[in-house]
Amino acid sequence: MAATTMTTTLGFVLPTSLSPRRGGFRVSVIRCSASPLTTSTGSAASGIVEKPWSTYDARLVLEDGSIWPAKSFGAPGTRVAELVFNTSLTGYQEILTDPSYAGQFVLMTNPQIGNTGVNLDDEESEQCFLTGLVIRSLSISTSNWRCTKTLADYLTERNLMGIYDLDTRAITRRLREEGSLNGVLSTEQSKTDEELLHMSRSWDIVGIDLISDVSCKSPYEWVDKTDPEWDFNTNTRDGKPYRVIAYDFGIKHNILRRLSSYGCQITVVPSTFPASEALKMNPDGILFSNGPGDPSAVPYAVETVKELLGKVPVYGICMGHQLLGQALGGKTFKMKFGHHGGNHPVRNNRTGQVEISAQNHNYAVDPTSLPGGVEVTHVNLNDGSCAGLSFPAMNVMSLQYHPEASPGPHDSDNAFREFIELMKRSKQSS
Ligand SMILES: NC(=O)CC[C@H](N)C(=O)O
Repeated sequence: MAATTMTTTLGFVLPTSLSPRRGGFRVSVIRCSASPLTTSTGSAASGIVEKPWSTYDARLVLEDGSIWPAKSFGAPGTRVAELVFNTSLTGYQEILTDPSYAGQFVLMTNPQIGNTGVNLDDEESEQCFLTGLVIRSLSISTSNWRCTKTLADYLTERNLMGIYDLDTRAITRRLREEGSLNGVLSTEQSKTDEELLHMSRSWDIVGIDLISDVSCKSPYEWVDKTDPEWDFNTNTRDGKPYRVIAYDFGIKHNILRRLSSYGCQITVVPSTFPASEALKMNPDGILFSNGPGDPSAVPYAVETVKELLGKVPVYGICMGHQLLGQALGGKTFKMKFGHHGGNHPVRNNRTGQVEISAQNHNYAVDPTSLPGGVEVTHVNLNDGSCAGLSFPAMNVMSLQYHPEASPGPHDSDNAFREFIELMKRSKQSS
């Protein structure tokens, strides 16, 4: 592989009268630029040569006043969102189609993205709900036996913004220091830096119900299993079908595929589906899915969860876990920059085992706010935050992270078996 060199220069400084939304200090608008990647061999055959003729035609403006010139490879326009960084090395298509990213720009720390293009099998939902993709370098050569189109064509067709050739490493360090930042991504040259900065500071993801936009509109049955060729854990199924209702707060398809592979008959229902209607369907268990945004912005969902507690075994994943935490009487809070990546170590407190997990969340349950009897079953070993709960008296289990992770890791897949066992025990005792 050709050696690459990159230099970062801090350019000119524009004074501004605007103050940052938080922190109470004043900052200047700082134009940050990364020089284009240059390669020592410069051969197109190496697959990593930047297009030297591309010009900087986009800007990412962050609420802290920094401005990052970039090159656009998706849809044109101007959009505002919260910027988060994701440290996964693979799975960019699953990230693009994970509805939990609604309202966010995702910056990939892996410096080269797009190498395997996109394919029809790796979608986590039928749409891309995130607001934009931010990457260091776009692979100009796409190679994979399943690839049906390039990442750039995919983003453009889906009217999704994507930018590259900015210093993603410097931005990630900034996010780690400042916490998640709101920003505006724009290809519109007519808009001034100050206008975009003002836009980024006038918007906030906190308190917005993002679930209504991503949830299904009416109930449907789900039958697809994980493709047997890809299934990695087939020896723990007992073959009995369990009827599961899955509340769609922005559900990832792989949660449904894993439930189906474990023998569940699944009805997916919208986020506003009444608890009384769900109970009339006489399910063996209920799943509360992942979903975007602030769990405190959807009190109707917490009420639904409360109405179902104790009546049927329930399993919460990510947003579902946070809603369960609130329904049990606990509180959730916003983390500094959250967890977004494929290698988060989690300790299972019951077994002492460490699982490597995929995570994607900005909020967490405060374990000190939970009532007696609720057990913290899993802990994130990077920061000690609550990663799983159980309340045996009400047949409740939940995880803050993603046991269904695809492309992986698969260490936590057994959580689906535990849900089956919870339903089985509850059925036997009734
Ligand atoms: N993946 C999810 O369900 C995310 C949950 C919630 N939106 C958060 O950011 O914490």
